[in-house]
Amino acid sequence: MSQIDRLSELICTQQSKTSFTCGGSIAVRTDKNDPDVSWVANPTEPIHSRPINIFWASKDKAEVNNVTLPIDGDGESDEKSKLRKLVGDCSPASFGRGLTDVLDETYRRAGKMNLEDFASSFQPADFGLIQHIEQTLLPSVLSNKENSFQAKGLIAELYKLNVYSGPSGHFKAHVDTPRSGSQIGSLVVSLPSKFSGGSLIVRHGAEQVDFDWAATSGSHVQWAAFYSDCEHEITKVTDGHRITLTYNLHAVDLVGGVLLANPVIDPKTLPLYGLIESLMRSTEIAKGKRIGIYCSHAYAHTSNIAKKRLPHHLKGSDLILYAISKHLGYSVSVLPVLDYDRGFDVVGTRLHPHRNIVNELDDEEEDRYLNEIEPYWDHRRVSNIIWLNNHHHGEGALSYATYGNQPSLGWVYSHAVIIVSDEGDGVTEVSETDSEEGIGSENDIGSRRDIGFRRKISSDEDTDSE
Ligand SMILES: O=C(O)CCC(=O)C(=O)O
Ligand SMILES: [Fe+2]
Repeated sequence: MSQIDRLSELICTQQSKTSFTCGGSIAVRTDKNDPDVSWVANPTEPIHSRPINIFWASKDKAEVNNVTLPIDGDGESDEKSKLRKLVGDCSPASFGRGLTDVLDETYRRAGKMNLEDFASSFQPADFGLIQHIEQTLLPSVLSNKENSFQAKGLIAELYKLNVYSGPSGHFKAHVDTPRSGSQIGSLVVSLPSKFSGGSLIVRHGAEQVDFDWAATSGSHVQWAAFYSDCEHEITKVTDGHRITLTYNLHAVDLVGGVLLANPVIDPKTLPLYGLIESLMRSTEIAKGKRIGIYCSHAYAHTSNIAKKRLPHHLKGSDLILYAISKHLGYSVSVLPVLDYDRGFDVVGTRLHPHRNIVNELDDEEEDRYLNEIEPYWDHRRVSNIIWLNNHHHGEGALSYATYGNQPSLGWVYSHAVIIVSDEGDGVTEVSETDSEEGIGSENDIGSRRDIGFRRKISSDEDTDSE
C-alpha cells in the first residue's frame, strides 16, 4: 500500500483512530526566573515555563522538602541531593493485574508518590495544554456514535508522581485502568530532569507513536496524552531520573457549564444578574409580557441537531442571559422566530430543522405560499414579547420552489431567540397565552397579504441549501 493510500485509508475509514495520541514540549527558561517578569510568551517567542518547584512530605511525614527542576550543572550540589531525597522518599509503584494491585519489578520498576504527599508548581492549564488535548482527542470521542457523551471539555485530574530511574526503570506494555466512567484518557508530563532511554511508546491498532524525550529531558517539560484504550509502555531508563506527573483525563460538560445543576460558576456573580432580576419584576412582566433576546452569536439553529446542542452550546452574553434567567426560576426557551415583518412574531414551537418544501408554488401569489408554508413550520403568533435587542444572524428556515416567469427558489429566514417568561414552561405557554389573547387566530388570513418577508430568489443550481 502506498503512503498516500495508507493515509487516505486512515482518514476515510478510521477517523477516530488517527488522533489517538498527541504530545509536545515546553522549554524551561532558568534565566527568566524573575517573579516580576511575565513568563508567558509574547507572539514572537514560543511559550516557555519557569523552573518547576516540587514540595513533598518525607517518608515519616515529619518534614516538607522541596526541589527546583531543572538542576543546573553536572557536579554535586544541594539540589542534586534534594533530588536524590525525592527519589528515595518514593515508594515502589504497583500496577493492576486483574482485580489486584501487584508489585512486580520485572513488569514495572518505578517509584511513586501519592497526591497527599506532594505538590508541584506545574499546571497544565497554564500552557493551554488542556485546550490542545481537547482539540486533538475530544472530537473523535464525541463523533463515536456509540458514545453517549455530550461532553464539551476535558479536566485533567492529577493522579501520581512517578520516578523511573536508571539503570533499569521501566513499565512493560499495559492499558491504564479508567478510574471513572468519564475518563477518556491519560496525560503524562515529564518534568525537566536528565535521563537516557525511557521512551513512551503508545499504540492503537497498527499505529504506534514513540515519545522519545531523553535528548531534551534536562531542559524541557515534555508531555503526551492518549486514549484509555491505547496500549503503552516505557522502555528502560538507562541513566538519570525520569520524573513524571500523571493525570486522568475526564470528558465533562464544561461549555455551558453554568447551566449545570451544580455549576462551578455562580450566576449571581454575573453583572447582569440584578438587572434581569428587577426587569422580570417590573409591571410589564406582571401584565403577561415576556422578554425576548435575539442571540448575538451565530448558531446552526436550523440544523438537525440544533435541539440537542442548544441551550448548552450558547456562548458569551447569550449563555449568561439564559443562565441568569434560569437561575432566577423563570422559564427560558431557545426558539426560532421567523424573519417576518409584521405586527406580531411568528415563533416556532421548537428548533425546527431547515425544510425544503417540494410543492411548487406560484410566484405570482405570494400570500398563497405563505399560507402553504406555515403548516410546515409549527409556530405560534405572539405579540407580547418585549424585545431587548435587534436581530443579528438569520438562517434559512424554509425554502420552497416557485414557478412564475422563471423557476426560482424562495427562502424564509429565522433567528434564534431566548424567550424568558415568568409562567409555565416556555413554548406551550406562549401558545396558550396567545390564543387566550386572540393573537394570530386562524381567521386572520386577510392580513397575511401585508406580510413582508425576506426572499432570496436564486437560480436552480442554488437549491442545495444544507
Ligand atoms: O510515564 C509514562 O510515560 C507513562 C506512565 C504510565 O503508563 C502509567 O503511569 O500508567
Ligand atoms: Fe500507563
